[in-house]
Amino acid sequence: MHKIVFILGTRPEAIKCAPVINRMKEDKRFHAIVVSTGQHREMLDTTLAEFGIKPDIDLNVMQPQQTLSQVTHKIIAALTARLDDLAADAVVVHGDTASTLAGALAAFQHRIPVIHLEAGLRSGNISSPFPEEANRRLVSQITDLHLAPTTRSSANLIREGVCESRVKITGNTVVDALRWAAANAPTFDDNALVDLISDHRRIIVASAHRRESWGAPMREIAAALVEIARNDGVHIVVPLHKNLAVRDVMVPVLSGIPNITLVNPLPYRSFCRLMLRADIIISDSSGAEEEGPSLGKPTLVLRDITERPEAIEAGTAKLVGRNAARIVREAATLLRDPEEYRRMARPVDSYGDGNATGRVIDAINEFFGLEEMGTNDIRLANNTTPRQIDYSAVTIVPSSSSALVRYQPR
Ligand SMILES: CC(=O)N[C@H]1[C@@H](OP(=O)(O)OP(=O)(O)OC[C@H]2O[C@@H](n3ccc(=O)[nH]c3=O)[C@H](O)[C@@H]2O)O[C@H](CO)[C@@H](O)[C@@H]1O
Repeated sequence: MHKIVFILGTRPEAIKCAPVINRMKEDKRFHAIVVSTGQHREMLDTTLAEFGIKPDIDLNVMQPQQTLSQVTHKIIAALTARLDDLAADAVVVHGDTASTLAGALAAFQHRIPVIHLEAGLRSGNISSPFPEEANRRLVSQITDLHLAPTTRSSANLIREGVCESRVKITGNTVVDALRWAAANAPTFDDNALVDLISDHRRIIVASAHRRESWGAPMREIAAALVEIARNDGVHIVVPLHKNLAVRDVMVPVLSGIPNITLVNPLPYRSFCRLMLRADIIISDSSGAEEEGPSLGKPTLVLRDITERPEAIEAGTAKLVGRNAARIVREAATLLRDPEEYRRMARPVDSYGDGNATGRVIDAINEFFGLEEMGTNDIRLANNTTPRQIDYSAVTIVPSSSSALVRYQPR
């Protein structure tokens, strides 16, 4: 049995790791252990609980006003105290957060193989998003098995010199989580949202929280929402991130506008229900960049640059930046031009087909099979054993668009 330690700290890491953790818990070949760093304290706990996951270890490193360096240092120190006892066969980290970087580094220093979920995303600018682009690049340097969600993310890694046989294309587990959530979404328990079911207006779900959006850009986004709310027959719902950099701007500007509803962060399944009901999504969240297009919701991405260009190439998401006039213009086009709306309102499989979890498990199992052959060099092992995961079984909705990034049989 392979002991796999998942290290995670934020809401999106919880959402995207949960399907894999839960599948592994049912699989006798694995013993999954969940270590929470507590980076997004409250949102992490409630999200994990929704998936029925209780962390085995809670490092609880967060304190108010900590710097990025302090958080990173504290996670590494806390993990160092635990990793020897855990005797893990591998550590799984996800994405690009401080927990990801610190978890990978601590594992590497303990000579424990690092498995990177959602590997290979690149914006191409080391400073943007900060510090996420640097985090994911640094983690790639010390990763033993790179689980890339798309052909593009796989190609990024190979272009950077990662051995091809260490990279597996799996699809993004967010689509697996999304499908589960959509199928199991409870009715809204927030009174402000109950009426949405019978609300015949067009619903826009809007949110912003990224570091790059703090300050003046956040004021532009808030001003844009006020302007968009002037359109007839529109209702804007804004789940407000807990961060004060968001609330201090959004609450005074958006409160009291009759067709803007501000709500606290929603449980994942309720948020998915809200996205399902939405006509348009306007957000700077990476999750929304993947989930909106997967659900066929036209998505305006409040960023200048992205490491997730697939849906933009497929035409269902648009990078619109954070300038109020531009955001208002793009929203107006979607609200007033039915042809343009229809063009963007197509569900795409750019990020996954909902079966990533199985491929992740297969890839990890294969990784151990090769390790047990007595070599750490997977490339060597692959040369002597032709066994490969059969990705040709992955068929995704055919499309005439050659620009659509899809899984390729390897
Ligand atoms: C600024 C930041 O930290 N960005 C990182 C974060 O992105 P991201 O910007 O997606 O992080 P968020 O905190 O917005 O989490 C997004 C997830 O939360 C869910 N949701 C959102 C609102 C709500 O009320 N309830 C709810 O459950 C969404 O469905 C989505 O799945 O994680 C990504 C990994 O996937 C990273 O690549 C990003 O670099």
